[in-house]
Amino acid sequence: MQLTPLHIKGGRALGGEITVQHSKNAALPVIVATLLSREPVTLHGIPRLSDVYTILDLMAHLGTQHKWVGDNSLELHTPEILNTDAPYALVSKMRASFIVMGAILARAGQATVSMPGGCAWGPRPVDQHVKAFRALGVTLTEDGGNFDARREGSLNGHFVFELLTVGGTHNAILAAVLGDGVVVLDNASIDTDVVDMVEFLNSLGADISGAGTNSITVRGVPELRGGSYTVIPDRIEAGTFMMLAAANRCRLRVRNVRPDHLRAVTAKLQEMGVQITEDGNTLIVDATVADLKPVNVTTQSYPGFPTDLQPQMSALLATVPGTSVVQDPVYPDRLTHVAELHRMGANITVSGYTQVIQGAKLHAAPVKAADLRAGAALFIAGLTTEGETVIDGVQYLNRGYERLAERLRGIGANVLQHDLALAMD
Ligand SMILES: CC(=O)N[C@H]1[C@@H](OP(=O)(O)OP(=O)(O)OC[C@H]2O[C@@H](n3ccc(=O)[nH]c3=O)[C@H](O)[C@@H]2O)O[C@H](CO)[C@@H](O)[C@@H]1O
Ligand SMILES: C=C(OP(=O)(O)O)C(=O)O
Repeated sequence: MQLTPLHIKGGRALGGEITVQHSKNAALPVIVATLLSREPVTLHGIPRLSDVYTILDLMAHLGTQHKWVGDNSLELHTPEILNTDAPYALVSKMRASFIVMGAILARAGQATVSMPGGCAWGPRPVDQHVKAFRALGVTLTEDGGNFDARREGSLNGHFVFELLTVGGTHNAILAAVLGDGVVVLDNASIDTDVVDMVEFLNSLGADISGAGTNSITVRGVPELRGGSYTVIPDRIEAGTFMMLAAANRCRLRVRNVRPDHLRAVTAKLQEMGVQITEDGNTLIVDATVADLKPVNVTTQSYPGFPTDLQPQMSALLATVPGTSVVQDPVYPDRLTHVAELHRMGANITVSGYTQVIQGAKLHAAPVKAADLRAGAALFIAGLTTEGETVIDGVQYLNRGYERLAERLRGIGANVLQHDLALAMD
């Protein structure tokens, strides 16, 4: 579908309040995890995003029936697995879909899943997923761009991840939930999205302990029941809006947040001079009280500063006088925002995964998002400038931000876009 670019007339005073959607990166694995139950499941807090529509297409192929009940609630039911393959046409659209391997394997004993391939900014290997499966007793072969996974009986054993991987931890847990084995995963991810999927699975009768620590134990159970669950708020979207407020030197109430999920982000913005106050599940972000200072930022796994906010932070720092250094060792190639920010007058020098950013006054320009968070960096930058910034590549923004133009208009922005949720309804 050809989408109209996002048109932003920046430089207007922004303020008021904005409500954060529920988490894309938590919702996707929770949706996939419903494959483990034969019973109907109702999920609340599912954002209307193209990634959600993509995973639902893949799940329809596997045998899941779904129905939206209200704006952000979804009923899912997989009485039988009808196909055990996840074809390239569906998996290649979205890397997160690779975790269907664990779920199909658990439910059907065999899964053929296309290799996810690279993404917009560089390689994203799945070697840890593969090593975990093999260590836990799965026979896994590669053929013609597909992984074929088979298990005889239940998964059993102990695997130590060589690095922290969110998706690898999801995949291994999903594969181990059904059966009568015991699986211990060490050096597991402690990411909020792993904890959310585990809480959901346990609410259906799974026996998983240790989520949120580096050692997770999954004891197989014969089956899961149905149920309902609400996905956590989106900490990446919340962080995006916090940086937007800082870049605009305005005061914004950011609603529907888990402040405890945002400690590293809050601390870095406070170090810059942004005042942040907690009011229950609202953060009041005030960038009007002091001149902002440059800072140095390095991405890490949760609870460190997230790579998914690195481009947005870079856009913010591009507006702050002085020298900031941003490093993204998690994804060293995640730099597609840089050339586009240069078009808007940003002064960023790149060496390896290090950006040296000299703050400057940005100006409007036609730009193109090449991936989701690069797109977010561009709308943050565009909102700070006088004149009209036209952002192409809106399909990437629709992967991660629900009804973006409408919500930005709600805080005073002059933004035009054909929002996805409206287009799909
Ligand atoms: C849909 C979703 O939730 N995506 C998030 C998830 O992606 P995803 O789960 O794909 O990211 P991982 O946590 O697996 O990746 C973390 C690091 O481990 C490396 N790695 C990962 C797996 C593997 O088998 N081998 C390997 O070397 C990656 O290259 C990266 O450097 O976590 C990333 C890191 O927080 C976020 O940027 C993504 O937004
Ligand atoms: C990179 C992201 O998602 P994915 O892992 O699906 O590419 C993201 O949410 O920023």
